[in-house]
Amino acid sequence: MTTATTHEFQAETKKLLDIVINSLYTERDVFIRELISNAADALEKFRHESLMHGEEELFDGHMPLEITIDLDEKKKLLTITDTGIGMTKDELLANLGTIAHSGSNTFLTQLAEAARKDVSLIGQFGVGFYSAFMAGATVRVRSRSWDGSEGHEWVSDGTGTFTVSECPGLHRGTKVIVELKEGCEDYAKKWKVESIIKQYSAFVPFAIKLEGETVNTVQALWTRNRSEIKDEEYAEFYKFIANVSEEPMYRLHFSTDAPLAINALIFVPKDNLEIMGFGKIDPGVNLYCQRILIDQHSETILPEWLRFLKGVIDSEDLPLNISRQALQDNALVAKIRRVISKRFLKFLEEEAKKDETGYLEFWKTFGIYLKEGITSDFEYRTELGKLLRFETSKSADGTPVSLSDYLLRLQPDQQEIYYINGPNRAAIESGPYIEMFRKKDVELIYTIEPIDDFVLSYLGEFEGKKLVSADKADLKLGGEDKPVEEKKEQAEPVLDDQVAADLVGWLKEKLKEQVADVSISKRLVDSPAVIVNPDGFMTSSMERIMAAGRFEKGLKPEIGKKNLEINPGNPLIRRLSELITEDEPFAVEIARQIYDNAMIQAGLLVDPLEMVARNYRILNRVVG
Ligand SMILES: Nc1ncnc2c1ncn2[C@@H]1O[C@H](COP(=O)(O)OP(=O)(O)OP(=O)(O)O)[C@@H](O)[C@H]1O
Repeated sequence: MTTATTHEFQAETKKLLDIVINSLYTERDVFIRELISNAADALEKFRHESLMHGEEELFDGHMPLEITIDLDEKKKLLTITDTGIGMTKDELLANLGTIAHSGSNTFLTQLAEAARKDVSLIGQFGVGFYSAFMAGATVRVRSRSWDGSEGHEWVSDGTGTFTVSECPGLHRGTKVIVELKEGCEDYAKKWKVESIIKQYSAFVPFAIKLEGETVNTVQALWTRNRSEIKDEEYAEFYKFIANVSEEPMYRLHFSTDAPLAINALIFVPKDNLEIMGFGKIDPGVNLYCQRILIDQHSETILPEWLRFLKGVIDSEDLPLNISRQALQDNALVAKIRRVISKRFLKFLEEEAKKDETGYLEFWKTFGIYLKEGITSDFEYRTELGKLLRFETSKSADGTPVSLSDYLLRLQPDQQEIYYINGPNRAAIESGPYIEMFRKKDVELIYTIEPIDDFVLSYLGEFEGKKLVSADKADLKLGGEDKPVEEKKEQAEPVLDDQVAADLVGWLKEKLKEQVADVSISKRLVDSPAVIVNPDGFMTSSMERIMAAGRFEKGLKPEIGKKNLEINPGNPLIRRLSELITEDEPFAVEIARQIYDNAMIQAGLLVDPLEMVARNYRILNRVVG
């Protein structure tokens, strides 16, 4: 006696179904690809289990691993059957009632947007199974798990609910029966289905039998000889594994025999879904052993910061029956990871040498991952350092350059590489930090992204030269010690040493709540004052980010005390030195405003209410 139970789809799933049914109908063909790909996944999973346990031990272990497609034009039916891992009743309820991925509303909004722009993106979001409703008025899923428990049937018309009932007598695996909607009758025609399989599923590693006839050639492209593979074959393979319709940006196919036997076929996609705002992506490289899938979307075979890569890594040296858990602490896996990561970084370096413009395209799209690599993975810092690109005071606007390029332009006595953070080129170039660099013709790297200062601070040095932020106190540029002469050339009067020392003492006293120290600047040319960092470890930009993080958590943003350097040749500073005796209260206002302005130029937070009130008091006095 079988009783059907009725269940509501999870709210997000309903929305998803609505998008699938109402917005994606222009690209209906992909539903066949999605169902075949699910069938292939289930077969891969079963194959892996049978390697672990021995197939005689498993339920229906003797059945050939394949996908069968049957068509019934009269009844308007398309049926896709696999002998894969199957689903228990609980799995049917969980897998086909909810969204596997981050089932949030933002995800759905973004999905709807993506669907409007490029429907081929949907596969990457795991809409997968639900795409059956693009063509199906009703979809039936009959499944029996490899654990041998009784089979069940899941049925839905994709509106609000689905039912699940017992379904005795099934073999292991899953049968998806799509009752085609009006207008979708072609999907019960052999020529149509065959052409879709050829287009989308040529690389499925199991036989696909369409009405009794095998329509794909099962092959593992990555194990074939490179010289025999055509560009189109690579491109087709990439589109298949990445579920996209455009070609990759880069491709790397390489094999090693000793000390490890590895075949790797790796692609860099055209787009970066993460920077398009789709949240963190899953790793895109699958781990195989002797052409058998061991770990799909493997989190262990490559470092996390290479998650944007798509492809296949196959190593004969891995034990076939290794479990996912065991992969994590397997020394061989760690070795393969190192070999492939280093090889990939070398590949990027070579590509950059061959075609820097092409590389800059990559850098713009995926550079953020390389930066993540530097801050999270000590092992690859040297290689990653060579791949960084930044704009500098000597680069063209919008065209970043490498650190190696920077080294070519070092001044004869320059010992360090300098950088400064700012929101953009114009802001940095009008700020105080660049002044001395300009004067001494020393190149300055502009770190525009918030993460950049962390990256350079983690990197520490490049080819033996220390990386130093230009907001560090005690900065020693090459050829210093000439400032006095040069100041004279400017014909600007400079404060007398004693007067300057008095002013410094006075400022230290009046700003003691705000600053750690005040000193006469050797670096400023025009600006009255500049904020520098006494410890030289954290740059102002790093502190700003950490303070913003505290602020977001509802904590008080904390900024360590800074040093203030003043320019004794600047008219405002000279006038301030007189004002401290003539009208001390007003001098204090001016000093505080100078300090706040310098903080703002350093990109640091000031108290806006106090600052604006003071600013008005000063303005009133000027006009009044
Ligand atoms: N033929 C099948 N055999 C066994 N399990 C299946 C089958 N089809 C779907 N499933 C299960 O249902 C889940 C949801 O499938 P769905 O296609 O929606 O997403 P997905 O396959 O996880 O994501 P993606 O399509 O992006 O790979 C799968 O993860 C799998 O566990």
